[in-house]
Amino acid sequence: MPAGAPPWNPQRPSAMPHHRYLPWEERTQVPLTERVWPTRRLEHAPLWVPVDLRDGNQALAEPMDVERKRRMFDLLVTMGFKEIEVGYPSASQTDFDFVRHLAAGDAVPEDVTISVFTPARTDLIDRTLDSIEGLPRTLVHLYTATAPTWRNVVLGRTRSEVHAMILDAAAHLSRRADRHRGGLRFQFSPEVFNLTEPDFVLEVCDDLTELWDACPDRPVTHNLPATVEIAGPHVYADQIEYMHRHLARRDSVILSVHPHNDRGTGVACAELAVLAGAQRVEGCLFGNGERTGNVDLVTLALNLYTQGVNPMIDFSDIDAIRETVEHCNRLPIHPRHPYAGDLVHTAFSGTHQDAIAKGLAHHRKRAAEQGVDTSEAVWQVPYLPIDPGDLGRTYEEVIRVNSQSGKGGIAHLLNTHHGLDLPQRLRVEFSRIVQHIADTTGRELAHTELWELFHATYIAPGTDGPVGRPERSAINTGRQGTENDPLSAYIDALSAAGITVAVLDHTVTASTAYAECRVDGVTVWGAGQDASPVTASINAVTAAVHRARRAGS
Ligand SMILES: CC(=O)SCCNC(=O)CCNC(=O)[C@H](O)C(C)(C)COP(=O)(O)OP(=O)(O)OC[C@H]1O[C@@H](n2cnc3c(N)ncnc32)[C@H](O)[C@@H]1OP(=O)(O)O
Ligand SMILES: CC(C)C(=O)C(=O)O
Repeated sequence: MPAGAPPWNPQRPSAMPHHRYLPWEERTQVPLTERVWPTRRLEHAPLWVPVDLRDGNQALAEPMDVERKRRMFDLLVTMGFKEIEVGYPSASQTDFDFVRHLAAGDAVPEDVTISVFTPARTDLIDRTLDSIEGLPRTLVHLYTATAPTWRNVVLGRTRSEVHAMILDAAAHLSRRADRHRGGLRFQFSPEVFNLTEPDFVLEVCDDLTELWDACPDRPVTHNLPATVEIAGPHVYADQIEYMHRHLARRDSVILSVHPHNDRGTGVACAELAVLAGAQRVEGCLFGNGERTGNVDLVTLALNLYTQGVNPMIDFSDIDAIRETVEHCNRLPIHPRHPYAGDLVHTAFSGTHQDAIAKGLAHHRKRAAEQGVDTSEAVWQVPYLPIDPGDLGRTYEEVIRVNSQSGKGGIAHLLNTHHGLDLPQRLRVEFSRIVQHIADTTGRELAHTELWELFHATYIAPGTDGPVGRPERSAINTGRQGTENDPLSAYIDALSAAGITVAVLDHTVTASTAYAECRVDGVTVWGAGQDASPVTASINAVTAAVHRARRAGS
């Protein structure tokens, strides 16, 4: 093979017709040539706007009823969201009724703005405005597709006809808004922004800024959606930076983004878009939404949190959030979902468990040295990008044991749940026993099973068996030892009974003693427990004698 040639044959015919798909450069234009977004960093949270009750809801096989919508709404308020898109009132009676329900009650706190979504059709705009009668602080969100294929194929209109259609609808909205009591603001989304000619987006958005007479005190929101992802996040960032630099009356415009996740890069798109000048991000909790979903606001906000930036949203009970969202959407959250999945704070693999166990111990030590609570100390635990405790999770599930696990993880579980602190060589030995069982059964071992296995292997027969009692009474009478060294006395007694024991290693922590003994030429570990360290040690030697005898028989 010539040097530098790929190790595969690039001419080989593909089994799949990839030539049917166009690279993004042939589908959209990005006039930006110099960019600043790669040099910027995220220093504060954008305005997060959950669209679970509209974009998320329209993706559900069974859309939310009023009860579910209300539960989702209350959750979003409790979490701290200040602007919430609550529905598409002209789409269904349920959506309409829910907005009326909000208008009639006291569910909307004074610092929360409600947003409602409408297409550019006068009858549907009217219905939308009817729904918000009496609601203070409302944002009316108008949308129309602006990308060429949508204009030509879906709307059947030219570029200038779509432009006129949007302005007509916006003017109608303005007129209706004049009759509305309470502060109304406007939002526009050029649907499929990422496939629309940039100059067309600017023309339409700038005309709307003027028509709606936006000013810094009453800004318009221009929301630029990646309705269907078609390119990498760097392309979206360029598109957003271009708009950020060229939109008219920029101080009167809130630049918003609304990424979807078709290429699995919705989060990256949103993060780079904020670097590029976006001030507001629309998305859904846990990334619900059409096809592969809207961008996930939980991941976005917690990504910021783990950079030391206040996300302005409360995730301190992530499991309660998850349960409510699962109830409302009737969809499960994946066990690998960032930050919230059942398995995301859990390590099964040995080297990771070892690192986590050492990291947690080091974290506790450093907090103690600094005189601060562990929940306040800087978090730097390997393999755990976030402290599960910050999300209301416990440390119980951080380490779980199966055939991929090692001594560090096993020792950690025995220590955390059963107060055992195994000496290093005993860890090695016991982990082989655990590994054998995990390998042959192919399943996970709970910490209770590890304890039972440890007990059955190293403790159980020793203290209760026939060897135990006579020798212990020998010590109690002090027949062959001294009162100051009862363990030696015990070993002497064993020797007198014909059992030669040499203690090679012996430690006592808490109320458990571990003894590595050579018993009649066989080297074994035993463990014993008692409130008295002496009795625990004697029990450990007794257990070792038992094990050696079993091994020898
Ligand atoms: C990217 C997004 O998420 S956009 C939001 C999508 N969400 C939804 O569609 C959920 C709610 N939708 C609905 O309930 C209905 O589609 C309604 C009430 C809006 C309209 O219902 P219908 O009148 O039955 O029309 P239908 O559902 O077939 O919609 C297609 C029509 O809307 C037109 N249309 C599509 N988008 C828009 C828009 N933004 N503004 C105006 N008209 C539009 C289409 O051109 C088409 O018109 P045509 O019938 O003259 O060809
Ligand atoms: C913001 C609107 C139009 C939307 O849901 C989308 O484009 O995905």
